[in-house]
Amino acid sequence: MTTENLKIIKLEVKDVRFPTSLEAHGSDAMHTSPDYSCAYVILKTGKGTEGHGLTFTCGRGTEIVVKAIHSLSHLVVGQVAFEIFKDFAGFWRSITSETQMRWLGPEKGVIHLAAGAIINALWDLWAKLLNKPLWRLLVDMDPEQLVSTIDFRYITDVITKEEAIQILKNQQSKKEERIAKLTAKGYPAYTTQVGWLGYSNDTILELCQKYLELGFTAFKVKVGENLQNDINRLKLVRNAIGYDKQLMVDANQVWDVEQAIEWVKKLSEFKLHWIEEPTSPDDILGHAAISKALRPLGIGVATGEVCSNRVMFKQFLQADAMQFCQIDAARLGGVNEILSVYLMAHKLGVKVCPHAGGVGLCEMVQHLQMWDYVSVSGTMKGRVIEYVDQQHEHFLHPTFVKDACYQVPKAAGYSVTFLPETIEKYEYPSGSEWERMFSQGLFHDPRKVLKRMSSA
Ligand SMILES: C[C@H](O)[C@@H](O)CC(=O)C(=O)O
Ligand SMILES: [Mg+2]
Repeated sequence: MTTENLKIIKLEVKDVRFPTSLEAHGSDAMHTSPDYSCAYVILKTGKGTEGHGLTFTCGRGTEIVVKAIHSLSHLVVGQVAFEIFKDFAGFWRSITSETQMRWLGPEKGVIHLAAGAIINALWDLWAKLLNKPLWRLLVDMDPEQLVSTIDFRYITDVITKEEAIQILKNQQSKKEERIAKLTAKGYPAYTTQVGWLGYSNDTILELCQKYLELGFTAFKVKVGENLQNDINRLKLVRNAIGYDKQLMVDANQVWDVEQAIEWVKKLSEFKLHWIEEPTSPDDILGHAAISKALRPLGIGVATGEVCSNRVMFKQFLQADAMQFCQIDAARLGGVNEILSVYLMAHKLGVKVCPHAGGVGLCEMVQHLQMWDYVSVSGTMKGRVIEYVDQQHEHFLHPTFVKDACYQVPKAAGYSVTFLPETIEKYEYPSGSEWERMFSQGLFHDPRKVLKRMSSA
């Protein structure tokens, strides 16, 4: 394998959407009708190996992320893959701090989602080139090499490179034992599938039964649209699952701070483990106030699925504003930045329970959480990975959950390579399934709207 033919010669990006809004899959108090979607990056090398990465979106607007990825593509095309990996932190900074593009963020919003998709594709490529699943690539790196992928700018007041290396070194001796345990049992999961906001009571009951039978002991339900509906729904769920199971609720950012405290207090009789995203995802002090008010009730605050970057996470962790840190594999600027959040969370004693409600998120976060268990925290205690049973069938190597535990991924890469037929059917708007749905009047064809506008 010569380095020359490991040049990245092409970046393709696709807008892939699934019509989940038709049956309210994925719905919550804020996102009442999401079409689970993603901007999907394919990096091609001269040797033929491809890297695949994605960032999750809720439907409309994916074309904007796709555009942003095109605008960043010149930074990666023409580069030699192993040269990037040799100084991955440097490359990460070059893409997240590009002198003109950074004005669109910096390190937040569309431009950071775009960087995340490219960076995720690079990690997938690296793992595939070394023929390892991503978690194993991370676990096998020596501490210095792993830490060399992280850009520590803005976080050295909480964690330095040297401290990060020391954290990893402290866990080295137990690695093999933990890998064996992980391989035998897997990593515990909780399900959100029972509780999407648009589901009927009958569907909720049916799904509670299904996931109990599958061995799940932790459930999450959407709340926040109407207090009485929340009470009725939580009664229904508690009756179905009993009080010995863990129950979490997720408001997806709908409340003001005081309102969140009052609302959740009224739901506390249902023995809630955490309240997720009670208020604006940017309101660190608001989350701290909510955490303080709910602590006596035994309810923690979980957040992070739309937390913009490592700096925001740093402050959430410093301010005791999150008791459960929900990293999202497609929200931050890819694996490099997420590693820094895990290390800060470990240092500040906060449990990471990744967010996975979205396309390909279960597939990705399992790798990160497994690395955390083996190399960082050394424990699964009090930690769970979200499991949402949607769109797995579209991936070449989908997540496999057995006895309510994620089983270790075995295939090389980061697990988000789509099947070719998925692209053929769900690329938006030209995929065959979208053409069918437009012709049946289930969705408006955006091309017709544009045509009408141009001829008006
Ligand atoms: C729009 C998404 O489905 C969101 O509701 C997911 C989420 O909040 C979660 O999984 O948690
Ligand atoms: Mg959530």
